[in-house]
Amino acid sequence: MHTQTSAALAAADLVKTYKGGRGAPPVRALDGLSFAVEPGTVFALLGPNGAGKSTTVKVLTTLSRPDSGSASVAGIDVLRAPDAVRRAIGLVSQKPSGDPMATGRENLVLAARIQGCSGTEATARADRLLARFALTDAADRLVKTYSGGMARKLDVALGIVHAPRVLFLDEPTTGLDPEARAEMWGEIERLAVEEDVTVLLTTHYLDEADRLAARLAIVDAGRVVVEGTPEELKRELRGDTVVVEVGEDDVPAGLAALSGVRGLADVTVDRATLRARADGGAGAVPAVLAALETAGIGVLSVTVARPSLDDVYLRHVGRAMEVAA
Ligand SMILES: Nc1ncnc2c1ncn2[C@@H]1O[C@H](COP(=O)(O)OP(=O)(O)OP(=O)(O)O)[C@@H](O)[C@H]1O
Repeated sequence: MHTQTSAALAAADLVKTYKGGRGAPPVRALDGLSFAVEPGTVFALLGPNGAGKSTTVKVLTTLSRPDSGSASVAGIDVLRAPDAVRRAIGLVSQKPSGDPMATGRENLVLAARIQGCSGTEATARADRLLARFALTDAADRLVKTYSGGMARKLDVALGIVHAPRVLFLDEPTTGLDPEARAEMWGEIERLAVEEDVTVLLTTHYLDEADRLAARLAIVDAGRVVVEGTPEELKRELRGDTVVVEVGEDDVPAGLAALSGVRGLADVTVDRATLRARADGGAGAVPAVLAALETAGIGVLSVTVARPSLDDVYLRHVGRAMEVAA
């Protein structure tokens, strides 16, 4: 497979093995990973811990070299022209990038100066970004006094101070409260829609990928196991999803009972929640309730819904997404 230069981001057959250390076997973090992202869109990489998402971001941002395969960013080959790639991208990593002992404005002005802006231009850019992320009122406060949501917005502002064409966001909303997450989602959407920035997002939140990503790839064991638009991936799962909540002690018996119900498929467990796909949708509920009653299991709730990205994830990864604290 060749790297597609028309895509804003492309990875082709990336392989990366880390040394195990202390006699441990080597770890194949990337095992033939490929995907491509259209310009001006948000693309999400989802996957369990250790799937290879951060390693992919490291390769695409020139922080790590693959053993084999190729990759390009903004049409530039990552291995042949890493300096040009670095100028074209912004990276917002999981760790805060601002200096906590400086103000938001000072951080932004310094970042713009480092990118080669004059003093006047740096001040103007800092003001624009502070206004854009609703941080103007807090501009002259030390970053260490910022709330989690404000600090994260400043991280993103710092990541786009040089107007990159491609922005990498590594778990941008982990640890934020629902209001701050919603605000951050709005900012990310605007970057792609209004400013034509291509965004590669890694996330542990399926609702985040569903809401923001034009396309997404689920990564497991260093490979893309499935890729598509959230709608396509959900549509591929036939039928509806029946979700049954039972007491935790009843889970094994509940699983056995549901596995015997005709018309149900892919019965899975996530803590005290049993999920199954049902071709007949709500029509399956009486048979589900009867099977559980026969097995002597008390049902706390039953819902029937169209498949969600959780169902897509369960189907392809075989276990529920672990949400980081
Ligand atoms: N520097 C390193 N040395 C050795 N092994 C590493 C190194 N970095 C990552 N790995 C291993 O490579 C695999 C992929 O890790 P990676 O960080 O890319 O996964 P991830 O999908 O980003 O996980 P998470 O969601 O936990 O951030 C894991 O098994 C990890 O332990």
